[in-house]
Amino acid sequence: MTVEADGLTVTHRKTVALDAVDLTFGTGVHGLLGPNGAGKTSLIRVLATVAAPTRGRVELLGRDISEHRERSAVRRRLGYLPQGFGYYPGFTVREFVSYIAWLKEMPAAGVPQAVVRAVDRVGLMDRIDAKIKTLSGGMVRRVGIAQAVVNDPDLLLLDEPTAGLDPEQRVEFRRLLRDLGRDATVIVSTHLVEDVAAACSEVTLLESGRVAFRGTTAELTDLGANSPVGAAGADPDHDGNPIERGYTWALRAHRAGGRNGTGLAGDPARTDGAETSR
Ligand SMILES: Nc1ncnc2c1ncn2[C@@H]1O[C@H](COP(=O)(O)OP(=O)(O)OP(=O)(O)O)[C@@H](O)[C@H]1O
Repeated sequence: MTVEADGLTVTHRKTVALDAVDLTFGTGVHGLLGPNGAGKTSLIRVLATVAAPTRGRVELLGRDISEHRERSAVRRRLGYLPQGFGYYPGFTVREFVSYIAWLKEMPAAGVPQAVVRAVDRVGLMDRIDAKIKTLSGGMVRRVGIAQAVVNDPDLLLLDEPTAGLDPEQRVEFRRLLRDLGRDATVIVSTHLVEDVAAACSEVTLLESGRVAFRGTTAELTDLGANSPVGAAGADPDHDGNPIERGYTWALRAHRAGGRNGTGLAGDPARTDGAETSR
């Protein structure tokens, strides 16, 4: 497994952002979902090695990241797009992505070609020599994705990557994710359930620092199709598609007390006898 977290706890002063979660992630595209404050960014920051766990053990690419030397080795194989992505506005796209490649200690000879490939992958070749400050918000986000993938990372962490992308770019981006997920472990935090449906094979749903659901995208969709919130007329307020209903149902079940990782078994809220797929 690329990521193995045991008992991972992250606290910010008195707030428990992650509460002793056990998680593993392997090759493929994983969607990280959850309401505001669920702990998604806290998890991604630990996996990106920019924040230390308060408790628990995390191994990335087979290395224990509590060790400085191991962390440095992992960073060379990481790609990370933070939620608040910082850049130098006076740099051109090419200069900035090259700079990140240098920070990742990529062999210098391969950098120019790797930069062009990364910029091409996000559809920004026509602006490669433009200063970043002259780009639109969505284009800057694409520069963020390009810098994250420039080293062909084994572990790619993207915190709300589609925020600000137009619909056409979102479609392109999902294609890129599926492509990257063939060889790498890609973890994408998003509020857009449709991004997960289109690009992710696995879903982890967090709620208040705990895991409310883990499974395949198809399983979350089935959950929505077969759940009470999915039944015709059962919930007139909910007009979402099956995966959105699966999201809602998994959260409700988890809040009602099901904390076994699926949020379903033994759920005291389920008194209606409705069938679910699990
Ligand atoms: N630097 C901080 N100081 C204090 N509390 C924090 C800090 N960062 C996060 N938190 C708290 O930790 C919890 C988890 O936050 P986190 O940002 O990980 O959630 P999230 O799922 O990414 O949320 P969102 O979807 O809103 O981005 C929240 O209660 C948040 O208020």
